[in-house]
Amino acid sequence: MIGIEKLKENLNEQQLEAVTKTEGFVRVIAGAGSGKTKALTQRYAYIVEALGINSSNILCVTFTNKAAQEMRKRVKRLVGENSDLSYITTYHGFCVRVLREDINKIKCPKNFIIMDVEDQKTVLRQVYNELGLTSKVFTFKQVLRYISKQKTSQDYLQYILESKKKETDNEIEKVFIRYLEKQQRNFALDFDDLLNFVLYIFVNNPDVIEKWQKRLHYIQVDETQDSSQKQFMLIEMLSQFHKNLFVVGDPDQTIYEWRGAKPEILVDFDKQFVDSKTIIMNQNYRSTPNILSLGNHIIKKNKIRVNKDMFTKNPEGVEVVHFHGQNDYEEGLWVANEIKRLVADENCKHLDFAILYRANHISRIIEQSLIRENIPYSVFGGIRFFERKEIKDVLAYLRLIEFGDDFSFLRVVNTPSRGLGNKFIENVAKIAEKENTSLYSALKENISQKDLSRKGALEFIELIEKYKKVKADLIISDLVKEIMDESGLSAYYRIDGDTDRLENIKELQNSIILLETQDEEPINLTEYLQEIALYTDMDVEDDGNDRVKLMTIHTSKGLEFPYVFLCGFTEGVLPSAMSIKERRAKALEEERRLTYVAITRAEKAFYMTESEGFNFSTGLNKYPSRFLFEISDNYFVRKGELSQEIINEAKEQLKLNTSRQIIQKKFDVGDMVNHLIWKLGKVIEVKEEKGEYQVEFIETGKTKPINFEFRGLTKVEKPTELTEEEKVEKSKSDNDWNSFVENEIHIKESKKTQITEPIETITEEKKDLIRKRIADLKEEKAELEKTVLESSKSELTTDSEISEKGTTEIKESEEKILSPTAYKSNDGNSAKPKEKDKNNLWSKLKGLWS
Ligand SMILES: Nc1ncnc2c1ncn2[C@@H]1O[C@H](COP(=O)(O)OP(=O)(O)OP(=O)(O)O)[C@@H](O)[C@H]1O
Repeated sequence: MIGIEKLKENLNEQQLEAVTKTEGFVRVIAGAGSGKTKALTQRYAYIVEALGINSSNILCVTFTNKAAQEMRKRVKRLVGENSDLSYITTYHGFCVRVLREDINKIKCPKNFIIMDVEDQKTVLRQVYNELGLTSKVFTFKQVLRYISKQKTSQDYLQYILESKKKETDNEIEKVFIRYLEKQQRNFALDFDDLLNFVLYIFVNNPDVIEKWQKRLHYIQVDETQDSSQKQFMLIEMLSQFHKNLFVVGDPDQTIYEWRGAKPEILVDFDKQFVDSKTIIMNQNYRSTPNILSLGNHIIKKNKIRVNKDMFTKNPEGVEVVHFHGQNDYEEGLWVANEIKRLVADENCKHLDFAILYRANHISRIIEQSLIRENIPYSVFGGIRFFERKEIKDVLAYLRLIEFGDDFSFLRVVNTPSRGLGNKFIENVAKIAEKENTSLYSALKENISQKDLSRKGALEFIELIEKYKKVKADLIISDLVKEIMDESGLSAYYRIDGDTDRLENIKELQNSIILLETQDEEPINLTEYLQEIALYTDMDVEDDGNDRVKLMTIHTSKGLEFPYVFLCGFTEGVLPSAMSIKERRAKALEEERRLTYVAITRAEKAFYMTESEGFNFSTGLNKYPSRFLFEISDNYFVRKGELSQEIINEAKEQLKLNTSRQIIQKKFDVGDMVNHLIWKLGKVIEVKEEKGEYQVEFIETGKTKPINFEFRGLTKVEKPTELTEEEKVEKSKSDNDWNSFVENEIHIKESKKTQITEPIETITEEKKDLIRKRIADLKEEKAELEKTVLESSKSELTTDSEISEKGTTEIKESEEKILSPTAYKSNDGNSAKPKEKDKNNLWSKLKGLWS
């Protein structure tokens, strides 16, 4: 326990006000490193110590479990061991507490199960089996997103709580209904349910909400900018009795808008609670002025924000550094050398360093450099690149083909599943022992034996034997691609639609291609595997916890480190091309906030690094992030040579991308449109924010999101009454144009009488007309070719984007981008139109000439 005066010590004026203003509605808008966590913790202790309130009457909501643990630890130091700190928790944690106590109000048992994502996937596996579905129709990720979307409304609760039945023809809806049935049968709640159930109980049981309102005298919310509408609704309900609500946050650090965070809640708090008090904390205690000015400078470019400039009284410190490498190897090496230099010269420890990146796969190049330079590191909140399951699986196939070893055999013989379970492996092992041979040889030599000659085993042997024979004729990157496809590994990873896994595999392929193209000599598979084995070796020197920490920017939220490297500061990575494509201007601001979060983690020094090169997955050259060009030169020093040519190209590329982004909508809801591939459709929704239409296609019956900029979408005007002359003209032109504007459906649906004239025999006059039309069409053809090229190129914006799409599309995209022919022409324009699209297009166009 600590004295009250002690709790007020070392606080600045605003912090002190935040700590001691315990009554009423209070909002603290506090910038990075301004002591939010400190204020929140001390305030909690102050309520306990100075006001004598029992901790079981204080709810303190944090954004993550990690933050809750950290806060409990700090509060414990202030108020002693004996307090009940279980109400320092996350939204979900609090909901579980309510449900344990009150779920019986909705006639559900108290021993309900909480499903995490893996459990959800297990349920989906069962549902897929029952419905005979495959991942070709929907990936798990797509279904999980759909389920979550359905659960934004509470309508679904009646299917769980009242066992209401529902019939539907819609496939994804069928999956959803079965999923709900299984939830009900097992009393299992997913994370969305936790909050929905609590809200439902509160709304329908005034006695229950009243009990909770009276119990929670004080409520504190951390990271309020990342709360969702529903989460805040819960808090608002709870605070209505005692009216002591303290919210703290920084709108500039909102990085979960893509997941439903509503920073407006914090921004408009004073409007919602008119008697509320606002405290602004803008003194930063963490960083040097150089680092802080860079953060201030970059975040100012955001339009949607509360204007506040952070200041610090900390000493000047060193300059911020930007390093530009000629390739990613150089980037990784420079980072490793800089760490070594600082450890030697400045007497730092490895744990003083954090290496941050926007996307997980960026860790590969950094990890390789750290391992080569013998620098201990750990991947915080993640797994080292070469220890990730998907990477180990791919490498195990290669190793089995090359070495035939038992480890690799055991890893892949039933991955993906071939129905070869433990019993089968035991049988193989017995034979291997008896014959003193490897597991693979034992299986191969005895495949005709009754208990071994399974279909899956035969196919597996056939596959490995095939590649043992042809491996010498293939470069490793092709071998990886073919093995992944034929073994079913590609499909296996696509089922879950796990973006990270697919990105990691592509990163591995990319790194192999880079090796191959650098040397222009095929690499020997044995040598490659031996080299890679060095990176997978677990026996790195163990220095206890003195390790460099690698993590994503999202994971770094709320943490601080003396030295921070932001690596992979490349356009398309940060800002993420996928996010921008999905959420446009909003995403760009969120990406800028991510950059701000990364910068403001640093205490003494901040580095931004990126490198040139060609990304074989996206088919595009790598350029520095657009954010780097937003920073004036006086905010950093540059190391490494960044040529004017690269700067110009990067800016040119950016202009091109930006002009694409600001394309305005051309169609409105209700417009009939014709799509290059899916033909006639109706615009049922216009999503301005995302720059896309939702178009329901008549032939396929499916609804697809189509980008504003897609040029293969044309409006089909509603036919008007025509004069006799016009009818003749129209009939001629329709005849020419029939294969493109197939508007029969539209005509059928509207005025069937309009085109009644039979098509006449071709006169000279008509031939002239057709010739003219053909001339027009040639122009159109060139235009369409360009469209297909551009649309397939725009699909290549990022690796991860590909995994966001439907399985078939993913497969096509992967084949396209990873096929040797696609990357051989190393010119940045190597993306080719999909064969299927091309054929469709050609047949349409050819039809017009015949
Ligand atoms: N009044 C103060 N005097 C000295 N140091 C302080 C003071 N307030 C905060 N600090 C220190 O500043 C650093 C940042 O504080 P804290 O982590 O609480 O900030 P934060 O606002 O939660 O940061 P962020 O939102 O960026 O994660 C910590 O090292 C903390 O100990």
